[in-house]
Amino acid sequence: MKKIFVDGLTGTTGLVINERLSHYDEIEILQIDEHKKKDLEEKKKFLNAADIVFLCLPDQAAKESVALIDNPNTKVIDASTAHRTHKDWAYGIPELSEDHRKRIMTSNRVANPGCHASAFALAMYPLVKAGILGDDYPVTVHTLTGYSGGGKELIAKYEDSSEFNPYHQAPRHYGLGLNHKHLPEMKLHAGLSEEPLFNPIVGNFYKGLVATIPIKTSLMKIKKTGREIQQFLADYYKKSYFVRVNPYDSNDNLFDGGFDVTGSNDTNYCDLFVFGNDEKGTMVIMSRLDNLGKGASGAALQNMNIMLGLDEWTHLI
Ligand SMILES: NC(=O)C1=CN([C@@H]2O[C@H](COP(=O)(O)OP(=O)(O)OC[C@H]3O[C@@H](n4cnc5c(N)ncnc54)[C@H](OP(=O)(O)O)[C@@H]3O)[C@@H](O)[C@H]2O)C=CC1
Ligand SMILES: CC(=O)N[C@@H](CCC(=O)OP(=O)(O)O)C(=O)O
Repeated sequence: MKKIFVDGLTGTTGLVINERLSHYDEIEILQIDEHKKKDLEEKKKFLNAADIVFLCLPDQAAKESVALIDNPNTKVIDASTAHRTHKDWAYGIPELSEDHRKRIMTSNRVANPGCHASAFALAMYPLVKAGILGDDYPVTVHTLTGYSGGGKELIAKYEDSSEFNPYHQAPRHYGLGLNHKHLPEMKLHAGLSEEPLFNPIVGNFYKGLVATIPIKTSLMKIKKTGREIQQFLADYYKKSYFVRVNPYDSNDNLFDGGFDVTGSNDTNYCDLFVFGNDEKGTMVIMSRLDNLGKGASGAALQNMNIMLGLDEWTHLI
């Protein structure tokens, strides 16, 4: 029986992880008294008694919790941004390569990736690694995301039912200082030499995220059409259970419904799409996931499954 402690259990990410953990027979969940959850002495006991700790906390609190761990057998999966570019931490996207998967399997410190960054890296990493896109490709990425990505504070703003709630009027751009906290991990884990230009937009829906990356054939190092890129990605991910590469030219007609950003919700899949115009040599890669699924809690549980030697899809399908 493995002992699991979720630090930040009552937050947005923690609650989803806790609900999913209730389906496992082979684990025991250690419960800290809600009133003592920020008491470091009390917390230290739970952190060191656990085989696996999930940190579902703000960055500073996550660092504080890691510093309290002195049990060499305690493995940590950190959902925060704090350790995602730290060289001693494995980056928790096993599908990127066999090396990524092995590192997660053997490491006792795993940084769970950000939701925007997961969608971005799954689209970009194979293309940069294969040299199709140079590491200096001038990358732009737009994301459209549900408001749960902003945690309890943003959820409260969106779910405030005052008569006039500006958040309900139209989607909102943010991160306009071009310094979003995911930029360092996007650059590092996509294998780029520079950060992408990143333009996130949040809409009035709870969850679901899509990253859209426009690409021009003429700027590629190895020139490929949209159709060839789709085929390349389909081959790259053919053995990955949770990355699905959809057929080229899937229906994108707005009057037939258009593209549904929520289409991967309540799953642990990342769905990749390539739309394009081969005559013009232009394409967009779209990478869609549930920001609380493959973008957070689902990914954290997938990493736990790998770290415990279980099938990675255990209780995720
Ligand atoms: N929401 C999402 O889609 C995603 C979030 N993440 C990351 O996961 C982490 C948690 O985010 P999220 O769940 O959205 O945040 P929330 O704000 O919803 O929840 C954070 C929780 O942590 C608790 N908390 C804060 N400080 C401490 C502390 N020192 N000790 C114990 N508990 C504490 C809070 O309790 P209280 O409210 O009582 O202070 C709250 O319950 C963040 O680092 C975020 O970046 C990652 C991927 C996706
Ligand atoms: C809508 C919204 O605010 N989203 C968050 C990202 C949430 C996420 O998944 O990333 P972290 O794990 O890094 O928090 C943002 O853009 O900062």
